[in-house]
Amino acid sequence: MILPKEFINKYTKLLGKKSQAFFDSFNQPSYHGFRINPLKAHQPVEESLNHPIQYTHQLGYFGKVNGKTIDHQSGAVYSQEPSAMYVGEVANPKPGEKVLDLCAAPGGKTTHLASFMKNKGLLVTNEIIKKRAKILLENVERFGIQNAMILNETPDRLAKYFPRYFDKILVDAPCSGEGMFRKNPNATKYWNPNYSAECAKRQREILIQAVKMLRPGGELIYSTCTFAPEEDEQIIAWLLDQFSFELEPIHKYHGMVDAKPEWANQNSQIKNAVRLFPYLIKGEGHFIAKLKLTTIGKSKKIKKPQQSNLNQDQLKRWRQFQKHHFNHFDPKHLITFGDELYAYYPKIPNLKGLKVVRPGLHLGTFKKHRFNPSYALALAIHPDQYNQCLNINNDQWKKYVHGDIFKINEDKPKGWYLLICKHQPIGFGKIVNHTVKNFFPKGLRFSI
Ligand SMILES: C[S@@+](CC[C@H](N)C(=O)[O-])C[C@H]1O[C@@H](n2cnc3c(N)ncnc32)[C@H](O)[C@@H]1O
Repeated sequence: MILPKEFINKYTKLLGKKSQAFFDSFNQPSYHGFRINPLKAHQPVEESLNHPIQYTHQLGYFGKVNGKTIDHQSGAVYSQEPSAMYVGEVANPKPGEKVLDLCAAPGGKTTHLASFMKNKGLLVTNEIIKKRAKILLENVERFGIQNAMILNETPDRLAKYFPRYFDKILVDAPCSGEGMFRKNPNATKYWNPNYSAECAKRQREILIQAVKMLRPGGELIYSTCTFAPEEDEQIIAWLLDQFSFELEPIHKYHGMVDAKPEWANQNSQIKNAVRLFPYLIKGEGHFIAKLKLTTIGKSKKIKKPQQSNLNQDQLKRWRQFQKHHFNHFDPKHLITFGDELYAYYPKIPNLKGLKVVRPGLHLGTFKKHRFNPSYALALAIHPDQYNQCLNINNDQWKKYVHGDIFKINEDKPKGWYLLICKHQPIGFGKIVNHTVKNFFPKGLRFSI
């Protein structure tokens, strides 16, 4: 790979003797990884779990995932670059917490955070770019996350709705992406000596808003996939100067190194942050810091929380469907957006005016005299939570993801079935006269 001349000069100065190993690493192949999904009832069956990534506690593995497998379509696995997996580990949110992933698409960190939260508490996952927010939605639904609200907002507008609200906030910042050069050598063309300063300005603007949304005692996790000190150590130095933060120590596994105070203002606390360099670890590179807000006080109470807005008829129809089809699945707080029904976390501010992609788990759609369960719901529940399951084979699965109907030989009563392939729920189908009608979302269909 041809690296820009100024890039070479910059990192030769910064890394000294180690710079050659750093530059050489750009000519090595990039590493691939994937995480398994603990929210699902079953482990993946098509992937090799022989090469675990040490610091991921049995969630992360080296290997490349094929996007057209049952494991992938059902959300049993999520493809993620290995060093990016340390961000979720450092954040380590607990079930029941209120967590914000502020720069979230396509959803690598969001899905990882959700793995820790076990569908308890609230995960607000936000993406500023509409097209990317749609991809985030697809990944959240595929992963089967029940407690995620997806927003398509700017950080400053969000801060007006959620002051001092979150226990944890992840800012996985838009950055100069030097850690992506190996995967996408074209990215080197966009690099210029001023790029990092421009990115740093935007990062500070995002962080000013993020801090407003953190409750006293809450934690801010800041990460980038770039090596530039302007976007890494210097941002942390600035945060420590501007706000009441303490930088928490991060455990350094083999190959991970302390961040470098000498690349910022010599504040020795900066060492607590971590750098993952591609010449020292099996991954593309990351910078991660964890800061605790030391101000005293309480999180701000929501004065007018969002209320349920279901009418009697809708509530009755949902209850009928729920009673007839589910075991141990009874979401308490329900809200409609048009004809779409969602389960939502109750202690949220009134959402009026916010660009909401989904307020919570999409349960389904009210049709004239029916209720159609959603694809997202099929991927969010376990087979033992649903009364009518239909095991399908590989060929039927291929037809299903292609959008085709298929026939079955068994005599089954008419109705909505959770389709299961290789132990994984893969969607709903409606059986009518030995035919399984297809409800796989049009935009997701593919052929094999
Ligand atoms: C590094 S990427 C996030 C990757 C994601 N966390 C993941 O793990 O899949 C940064 C994201 O920030 C978004 N972004 C760009 N400008 C932004 C801004 N001013 N405020 C908030 N987010 C922004 C980008 O669209 C991009 O999706």
